[in-house]
Amino acid sequence: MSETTNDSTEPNRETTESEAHGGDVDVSGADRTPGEGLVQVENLTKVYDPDGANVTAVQDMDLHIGDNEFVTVLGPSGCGKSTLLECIAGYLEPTSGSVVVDGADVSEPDPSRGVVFQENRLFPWKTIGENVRFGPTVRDDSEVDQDRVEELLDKTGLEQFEDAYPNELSGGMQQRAELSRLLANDPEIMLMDEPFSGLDAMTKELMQEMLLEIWDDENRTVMFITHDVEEAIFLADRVVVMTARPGQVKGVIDVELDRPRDFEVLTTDRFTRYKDRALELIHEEAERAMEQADQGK
Ligand SMILES: Nc1ncnc2c1ncn2[C@@H]1O[C@H](COP(=O)(O)OP(=O)(O)OP(=O)(O)O)[C@@H](O)[C@H]1O
Repeated sequence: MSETTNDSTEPNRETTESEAHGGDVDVSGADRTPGEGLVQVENLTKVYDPDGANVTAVQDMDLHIGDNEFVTVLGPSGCGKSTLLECIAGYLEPTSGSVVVDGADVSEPDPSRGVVFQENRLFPWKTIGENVRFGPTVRDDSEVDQDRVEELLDKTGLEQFEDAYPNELSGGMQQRAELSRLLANDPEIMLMDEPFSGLDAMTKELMQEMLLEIWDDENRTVMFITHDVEEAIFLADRVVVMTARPGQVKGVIDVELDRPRDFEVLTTDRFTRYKDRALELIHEEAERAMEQADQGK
């Protein structure tokens, strides 16, 4: 059975876990005190009921994300990561429980919660510049300053491509354009669902470093979903590891690696200890997820 550690009645859990796994790898289940944080997911359950099939994707999940925090969510296939993200985005209505962002119940999508998926949502018939300007124009007929458009394209390394069309760019460049487009909407929180998983390893590394620079520069809150353990640790302030479906918090790893980070950190002992711990947490759940898939559950 899963080692769910999100019980806030276990005050000594952090010390015990931490000591048991190398001393300085901090694993906690209970994250922030309820009431704190930009995002407050409380007791979230989402059941899909296609043709009476009754699939509980997420069950009684609690998660708080602080302002300007970078949280990554790691979990086996089908454990409910996207469901969680879509409930926070306001695309899905919880079956029970609540999602509160910045003190208000989430009931529908809002530009303050920007979403990036693996497949970008750029309009192929618009130039990159037009794509970046588009959101605020349709939202409230406002215009993004040309200076801001140029700043965003500069931050994402696309300053030469304002007049190019998406199909003239590589996959990595399209995801950078997507990031610029998202930031033009001035979101408070960026919800990212495996945005780099379709990219080759080298491009992915560069994208991760660029995202951290942007996050640092722009002071946004990020929730980033991934299957990739190294990516989860490299980016995060905290890694939330989910159980197999129905998804719950299995454990939370506080990543205390110095920032700014670059890829040299991956070769450090400290990174390896975080990685071992994350793999340990996820391994059992990946097996359970595979059993569920084998049994067609
Ligand atoms: N619209 C839907 N109708 C029925 N079941 C669904 C629906 N969307 C998701 N599910 C099921 O809910 C469970 C969780 O799906 P979800 O996509 O949230 O998981 P995930 O962790 O993001 O998966 P992956 O890692 O494969 O992207 C899965 O079993 C999935 O098949």
